[in-house]
Amino acid sequence: MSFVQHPVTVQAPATSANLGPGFDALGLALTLHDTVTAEVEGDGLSIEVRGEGADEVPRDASHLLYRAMSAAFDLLGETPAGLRLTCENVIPHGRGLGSSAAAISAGIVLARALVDGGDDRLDDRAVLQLATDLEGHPDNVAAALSGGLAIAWIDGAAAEAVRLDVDADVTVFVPPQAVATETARGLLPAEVAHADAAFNAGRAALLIAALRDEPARLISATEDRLHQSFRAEAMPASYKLLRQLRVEGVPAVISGAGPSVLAFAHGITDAAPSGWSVHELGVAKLGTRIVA
Ligand SMILES: Nc1ncnc2c1ncn2[C@@H]1O[C@H](COP(=O)(O)OP(=O)(O)OP(=O)(O)O)[C@@H](O)[C@H]1O
Ligand SMILES: N[C@@H](CCO)C(=O)O
Repeated sequence: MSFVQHPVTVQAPATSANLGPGFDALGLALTLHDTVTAEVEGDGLSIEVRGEGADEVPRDASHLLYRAMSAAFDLLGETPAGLRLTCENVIPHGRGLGSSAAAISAGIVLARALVDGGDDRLDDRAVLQLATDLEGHPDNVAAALSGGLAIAWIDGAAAEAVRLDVDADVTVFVPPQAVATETARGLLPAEVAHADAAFNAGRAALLIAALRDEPARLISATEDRLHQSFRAEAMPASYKLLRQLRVEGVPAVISGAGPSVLAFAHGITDAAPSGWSVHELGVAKLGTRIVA
């Protein structure tokens, strides 16, 4: 038996990917967290879910968190006979706030913590690689694992990321209906104009400077030509709110694959359309971590 014999609890932050121009490259960890407790116990799998997604997510081995744990156990070379999971979900699902990245990150970090000597057998690079392989792109998982602002990229097949410390006031507007990331990715063109790629490269570089030292540049720095307008048809109300906020001078973007809207400001909750929820948040300095 080489598993720890007590429950382990982790917290994983919500994340907002892209931030406008940084498609599949930038992710920001937010102060909204899912909490998961896992314990090696008995035989078989038991999953209890409270909060977001409780009415929808499966309770068997197809549960995303367990799939991430199972993939990590494979890499660690140890799979327990029985596992009990308790999920306290706060991050809304399918809204562009990185719920899947949080589940994947929490699952891998939990599996590593449950295996004796797991930290030595699965280092942080391997954790980022596995999380990226499961998520399909690195931006959300990089930020969910590191906290702060993550710049993520793929080198060959290898997932890479750099973490930067930033501070920002953030408001997220969350519509009642989900849009699956897969659906939103399906709306993107296979090719883009060279001028549009150059436009986004400049804005993404500017965004790093704006977030670190020059908040007055955020309105220019959050412009995008590579994904938001193509996805508008799947989230017209989000796109309308985005345009409205930007006309008023508020740096606003579609969060991740949408349909939530993220604005770099506080004190604007009145802009929320009827039926939407709204959260005033900050940047989560810490990524997915063991809290008990
Ligand atoms: N805590 C969780 N437990 C189990 N399954 C989850 C959990 N979080 C997300 N999922 C699964 O992931 C799906 C949502 O993933 P999806 O990538 O579409 O959106 P998102 O991660 O919320 O947004 P985005 O990737 O744009 O930030 C859910 O419908 C559910 O199947
Ligand atoms: N970069 C990703 C984030 C969604 O998880 C996208 O926009 O499709």
